[in-house]
Amino acid sequence: MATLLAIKYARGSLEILDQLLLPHQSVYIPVNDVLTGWQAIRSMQVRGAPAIAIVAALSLAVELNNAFDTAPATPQSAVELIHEKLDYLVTSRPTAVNLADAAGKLKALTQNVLAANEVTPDLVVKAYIEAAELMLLKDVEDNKAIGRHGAEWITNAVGKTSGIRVLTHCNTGSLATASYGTALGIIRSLHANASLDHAYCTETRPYNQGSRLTAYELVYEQIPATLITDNMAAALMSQQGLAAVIVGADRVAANGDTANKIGTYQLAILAKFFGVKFVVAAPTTSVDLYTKNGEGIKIEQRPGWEVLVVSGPTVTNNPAKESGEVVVDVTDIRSVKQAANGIGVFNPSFDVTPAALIDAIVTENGVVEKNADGIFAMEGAFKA
Ligand SMILES: CSC[C@H]1O[C@H](OP(=O)(O)O)[C@H](O)[C@@H]1O
Repeated sequence: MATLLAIKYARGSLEILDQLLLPHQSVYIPVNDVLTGWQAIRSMQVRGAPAIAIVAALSLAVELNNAFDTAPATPQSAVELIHEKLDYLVTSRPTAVNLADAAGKLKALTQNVLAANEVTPDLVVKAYIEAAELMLLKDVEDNKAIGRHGAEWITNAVGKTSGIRVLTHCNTGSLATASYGTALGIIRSLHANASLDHAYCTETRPYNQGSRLTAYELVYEQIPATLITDNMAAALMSQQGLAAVIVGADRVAANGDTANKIGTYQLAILAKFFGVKFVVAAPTTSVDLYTKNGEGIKIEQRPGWEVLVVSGPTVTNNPAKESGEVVVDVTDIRSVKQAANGIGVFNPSFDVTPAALIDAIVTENGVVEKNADGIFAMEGAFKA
C-alpha cells in the first residue's frame, strides 16, 4: 500500500496526493503556487478542513520561497502581496473555517512583523513561511491529542475499555489532515488501546470519501472495519450495539452547532433515536466563536454532475481567465450519468447538526460537553 500522507512538503516544494484518483491510483501532484493550490482545493484533489488550510498556506509559502526574480521590493509590498494571495485562497471553499482561520492568523502575523524595526521584505516572507510550516507540525500534534481525549471519553461514556464498535462518516483521517486524523484519529487511538472491536464507515455519497478514502486508511492500518452505504445506518444501529458515532467538523459554531459532511445530520438523529453517543472531533482551528450558531454557517453548494457521476472524474485545471476567474473543468468523466438528462440536482456539500444532538465535542485541549443549561460554551475549547 502506498503512503497515507495527503501532503508532502519541504521548503520550496509541495506535493499533494490526488484524492480524486484514490483508491485506484496513488499519484502525487506538485503544487508550486497559489493558483494551483486554489484549483486543487476547489476540485477536491485535496480536501478535509485542516488539510485545505495547510495546503493553501503552504502553496503560498512555496510561491514566495521560489519567487527569486519577482520577490517583493519593500516590506509593505510583501505584506500586501501575502494578504492578497490569502484572500484569494479563502475563496476556494467557504464552509470549513480552518482556511479562513489560517488566513486571518497569517495576515495578522505578517502585519506584526511589518510593525517591527528594521524589517525587510525577506524577513516578512521568512516569517510567513515559518508560520505556514508550523501549521503542518501542529496539526499532527493536535490530532493525536484529539485521539487520546476522544478515546478516553468514549470508553468512560460506555463504561468499558474493550469491544467498542463505532461508526464514522466521510473521511477525517490522514487524508483530511497533516496526518493521524480527527474522528479517524479517535478510532486509531481506540484501536491502539485494544478498545476497538469494529469500525464501520459510510460510503458518503456523492464524493465517496468513506468508500474511497476512509476504507483505504482502515485497510492500510489493518483496523477491523466494514463499509456501509449511507442508507444502511439505521439498520446497522438497530442490529449492532454501537458505542458511538464519531464524525469530524468543518465549522463548529459558538453554541456547538456543527457543519460537517452532508449526511452527518441524519446520523445524529439516528444516534439520538438508538441511544448511541454522538461525538464531534475537531481541532480548535475548526471552531468559529464569531458565528453564533448553525444558521450563520455558509453551506457550499457543489456542481450537480458530482451527484450524477458514479465514479471519479479526471479534472483538468485550466489557467485563470483574464477576468481572474478560475475554471476547473471536468474533461473526462469515466462513467455515464446515472440519471435522466434534465433532472435537477441538489448537492450541498455539508449540513448542520444542532448542538442538541451532539454529546461531546473533542478538541486537542480536551472534551467540551453541554453545561447545565444544555449549551456548549465553545470558548472553553480554547483552554487547555
Ligand atoms: C478532518 S476533515 C473535516 C471534514 O472535512 C470534510 O469535508 P470535505 O471532504 O468536503 O473537505 C468532512 O466534512 C470532514 O468531516
